Order: sequence, then structure tokens, then C-alpha cells
Amino acid sequence: MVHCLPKVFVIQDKPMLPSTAAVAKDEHRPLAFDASILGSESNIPSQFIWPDDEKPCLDAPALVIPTIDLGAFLLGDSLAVSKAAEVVNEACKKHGFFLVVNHGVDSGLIDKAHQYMDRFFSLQLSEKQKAKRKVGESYGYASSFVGRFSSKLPWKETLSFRRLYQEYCEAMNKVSQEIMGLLGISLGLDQAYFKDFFEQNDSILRLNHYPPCQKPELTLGTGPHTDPTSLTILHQDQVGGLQVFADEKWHSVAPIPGAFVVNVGDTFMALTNGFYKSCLHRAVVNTETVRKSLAFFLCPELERPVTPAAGLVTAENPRKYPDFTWAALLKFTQNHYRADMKTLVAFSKWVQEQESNYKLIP
Ligand SMILES: C=C1C[C@]23C[C@@]1(O)CC[C@H]2[C@]1(C)CCC[C@@](C)(C(=O)O)[C@H]1[C@@H]3C(=O)O
Ligand SMILES: O=C(O)CCC(=O)C(=O)O
Ligand SMILES: [Fe+2]
Repeated sequence: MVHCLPKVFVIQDKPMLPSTAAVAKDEHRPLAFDASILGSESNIPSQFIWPDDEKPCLDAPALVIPTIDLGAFLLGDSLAVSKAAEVVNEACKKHGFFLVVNHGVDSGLIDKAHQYMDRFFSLQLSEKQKAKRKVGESYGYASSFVGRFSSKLPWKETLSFRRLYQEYCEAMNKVSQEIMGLLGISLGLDQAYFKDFFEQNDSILRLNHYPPCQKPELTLGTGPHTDPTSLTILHQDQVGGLQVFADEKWHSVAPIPGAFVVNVGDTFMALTNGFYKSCLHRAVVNTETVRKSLAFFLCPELERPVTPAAGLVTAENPRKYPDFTWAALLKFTQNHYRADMKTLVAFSKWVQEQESNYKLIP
């Protein structure tokens, strides 16, 4: 009901996905999230309250995270290479998540990227809205996706783009190529296999800005999901809030200055025919401090067929997913399905349905 809505909301366009929440008359119109005001609001709007079975635990135990010394791997010493390959193989088969240190990315560049981010998110909402993401597009400014969803809204604002932040993206591209070399070796493939596959790519950089929340036990900065993309290289600030699901429970991932958090996404899981798991994760918020993260999502070229390496399809491990393109999966997550922990299964079903519908047309 309109009188329940705090004044921080501004009316925007219609949502693309049907609401699953009971919405009162005027709540059919989605709203915008003004971080500067909502951070001190103790009356949390219902659209931001997550169902009980998905509510966060704020004191999750810390995960012991496998760590890769990328510098040592790149020197090519055979012992360091086989050690690194063993660590990623184990981590990716189990939960799809590891840390990378000694990666060679200048700390000044990372700091600069965070400072630019501060400048953007501290602008007034009306200014940020000038970069607003258009319906059906995956780039631009989004405040809680109020134009896309109407329940389980994430407590965050994001800015996603492809070409800006050139220097940072180039550094991430280089690191991701090196990690792809290591992932190839770890699967018994040629070091060049995934490097070649991802040499041309349609990657995305996303800046996540999580304002404080007075009731963090009710909300989520980013809901539980696996990334539909291939490999995510995330830099989180020192606040903490990232959680990973491993050994049947949620764990917190303590920030380590200068380290990158790397996780496998659904597209890479498909490329390995399910050998490597896409990592289930989420982000919680807190009452005191703004939290920021920079996520580089390595993605294949939009139209390049995503099909598993021949050596990974065997009699014991037959094909798990249909061939697809990143363009199709991206479209699926932007227009039909909100990425969660079951995206790849839902998408595979959708692809198969599309194919059988197509065959029915004479
Ligand atoms: C292709 C993508 C969709 C989301 C951004 C991303 O680049 C990779 C992860 C996806 C996401 C973060 C998963 C949780 C739900 C989501 C809506 C979000 O909270 O941001 C997802 C992103 C999206 O814009 O659809
Ligand atoms: O902010 C974080 O720590 C995680 C963000 C995330 O999972 C995402 O953007 O896909
Ligand atoms: Fe993610």
C-alpha cells in the first residue's frame, strides 16, 4: 500500500517478470532505490524481505579457501605448476571457488577502480539514473533491479559495462587468460585449450555497491546464485559479506587485501561437461558500512558455440548439457529467468524445448 512505502521510492517503468509477491494496488508500479536514504530506514519495504528459507545467516563460519600463487605458476616450475593444478582441480570439483594471490595486478589500479566507483555511487540518484540500464539490456546503472523484479530485491545498486574501465578490464582479461591456462592443465587438456576459447570474449564488468541496511537479517545484497557466466574474478573491499556454499552450509569469505576471489560459473561448468562445479554464493549486508565489490565476468564470444571438450565426454560421463551460445544464456537470464542456483538446469530444459518446438514447425 502506498502509505507503507518510505519516501525513498520513485516510480519507474513496469517490471518484466511477473511478481511472486502479493502486491498492493500501487505497488504494481516498481520503484527506485535511493541508497542515500534507504541505508538509515528501519522500516524495510516488503519487496526487500527474503523468504525464511533464504534469509541470511550473518555469522557464517569462515571458509578455508584454496589459494593459488599465480606468480609461481607462471614461472613454469614443474612442481609449482602441478601443485597449482591439483589445488584448482580439487576446489573446482568440490565447490568451484578459489583465491588468487601474487597475480601481478598493480594495487594502485585496484584502488583507482574502487575510487572511481565511490565517485559514481555517491552521485545523486537523478544523476546515476542518466546511465540507467534499459529494459532487456545488461549494461548500465540498476538500483535494486526494481524495473525487473518485484520481490526478493537485492539490497544494492550496480553499474555494468563492457568498454569503460579499460585498464582494469585489460588487467582482468590477462589474469583470466592465465587462470584459463591453469584450468586447462588441471583437466588434463592442453594449456592453450581454454585460453584459445576465451581469447576473444564478451566479458562484463560490474560494480556492486551495497549500502548499509538496518535489518540485514531480513535482506540480501545479492541473493543465492551461481554465475551464469564462465569465470568470475571478484575484488571485494575490506568490509566482508561474500558467502559461499560448501560442505552443505554457508561460509563467509574473509577479505584478503590484494587477493582476487575466483569462481567457476555455469558456462564453464558446461564447457567441462559438469566436471567443474559452478559456485553457489551470495552477499550479505550490514548495519554500519557500505560494501563494494568489482566483478569481472569472463564470458565467451556471444555467438560462439559452448560445447564441452571432447576429452571430457566419456561413457562414464556422457553429455550433461545441450550446446548453446552465451548470447542465448544471457538473454535467458535477462528476459526470462532470474539467475539463481538452478539456472543451468532451467536453461538446458528451455533450450531443449525450443529445439523440439522448432522441429515441429514444418
Ligand atoms: C549475467 C549476469 C546476470 C547477473 C549479473 C551477471 O553478469 C552474472 C550474475 C547474475 C546475478 C548477479 C545473479 C544473482 C541475481 C542477479 C539479478 C543480481 O542480483 O544481480 C544476477 C545478475 C543480473 O543482472 O541478472
Ligand atoms: O559482491 C559480492 O561479493 C558478490 C557479487 C556477486 O556474486 C555477483 O555480482 O555476481
Ligand atoms: Fe555472483
